[in-house]
Amino acid sequence: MHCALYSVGSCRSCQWLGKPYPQQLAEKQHHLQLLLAEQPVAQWLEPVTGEQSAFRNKAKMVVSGSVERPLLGMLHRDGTPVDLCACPLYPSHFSVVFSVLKSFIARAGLTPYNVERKRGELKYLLLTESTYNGGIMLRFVLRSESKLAQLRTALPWLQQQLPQLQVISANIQPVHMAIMEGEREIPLTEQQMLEEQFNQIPLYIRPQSFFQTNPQVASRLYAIARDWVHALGISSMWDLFCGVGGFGLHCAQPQTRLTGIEISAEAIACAKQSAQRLGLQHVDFQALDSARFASAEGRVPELVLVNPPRRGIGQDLCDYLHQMAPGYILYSSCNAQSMAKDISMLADYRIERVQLFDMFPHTAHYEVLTLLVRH
Ligand SMILES: C[S@@+](CC[C@H](N)C(=O)[O-])C[C@H]1O[C@@H](n2cnc3c(N)ncnc32)[C@H](O)[C@@H]1O
Ligand code: SF4
Repeated sequence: MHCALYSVGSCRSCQWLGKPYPQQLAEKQHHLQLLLAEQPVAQWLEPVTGEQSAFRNKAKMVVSGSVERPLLGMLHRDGTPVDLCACPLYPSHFSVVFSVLKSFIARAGLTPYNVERKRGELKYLLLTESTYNGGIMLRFVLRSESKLAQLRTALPWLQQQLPQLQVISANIQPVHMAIMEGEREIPLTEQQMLEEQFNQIPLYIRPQSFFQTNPQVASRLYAIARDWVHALGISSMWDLFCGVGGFGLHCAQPQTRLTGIEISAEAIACAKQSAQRLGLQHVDFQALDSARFASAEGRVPELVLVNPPRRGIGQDLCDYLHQMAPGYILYSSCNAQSMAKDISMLADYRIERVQLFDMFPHTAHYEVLTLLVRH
């Protein structure tokens, strides 16, 4: 993939862009094999790949520059802004959206936040697109509510220019340079859920809920997890760190008893909506900490699926899984290092099958799906 911004040194976020794609893939597979070298793996499956460019459904843009000439992109460590509207990881039609958004910032007078001077209002624009219907969720991350009235007044113009903006909200993040978003989310459209669909499974995306950023590879990941689970013939499972429920909703058959656990209440609202749409009767999604849920639960399902953040599932949850001893654990991870560490703590399990999913081409990152079977 060619990236002009990379070539001129403006953005180096894709550290591996200089490497031919087959080499990237071979290195990732080798990295994974080294991490799992201590444990025998019964079956290594071929890596799953997708498009090498225009694969992202999401843009997280730092807003900088001036109100008349805003830049959407990122800031280098020294504070220099870079406009990333031409980044080839986004679908080409995102460029129209970015360009209209720049005009909107000027029309609505949303002064970009200046990190150095701690002045200005608009910090980030967060965009997610549904591959199912082309609808877009747009979130304005603002320092305070002071420009909210201006934003609302100008909004009809934006909606007219971009009718695909189905969900719009403002997130208030008063803290300087801290986490990207704040807790307070103010809806600006009646619709507050974007509908997505992978493998005929309806999924919903709301502000403040995690959603996979490479829809093509993610839908393969869910479909393969579903196939592996169906082949085991189980009738009860947990989906821990379930987000909006992608794994569990794919795996559940009409009679499956499924419990999905996730810390974000917004994501759980999405998962419940999907379960209702699918008419699943035996599912229960709850907004809880996974380890706390597992420690308090008496019943043990036949399979536990985990898909934690980069830190992995950690000692506590490994201990509970060890005690509960479900027949199968299906581990989907975006950080093979923490996954390998967790698996080394699950001594009663053997690795049946491993498959790499290249969700993040041109970087060292990848997703991996591992099936563990109790001895
Ligand atoms: C890698 S995402 C996976 C989401 C989902 N399985 C999917 O396929 O989209 C990890 C999820 O874990 C959630 N999470 C983080 N800490 C958690 C905790 N202690 N207990 C439960 N969920 C947690 C995050 O909110 C996030 O949705
Ligand atoms: S993130 Fe986009 S702009 Fe930056 S190097 Fe990668 S492809 Fe180029």
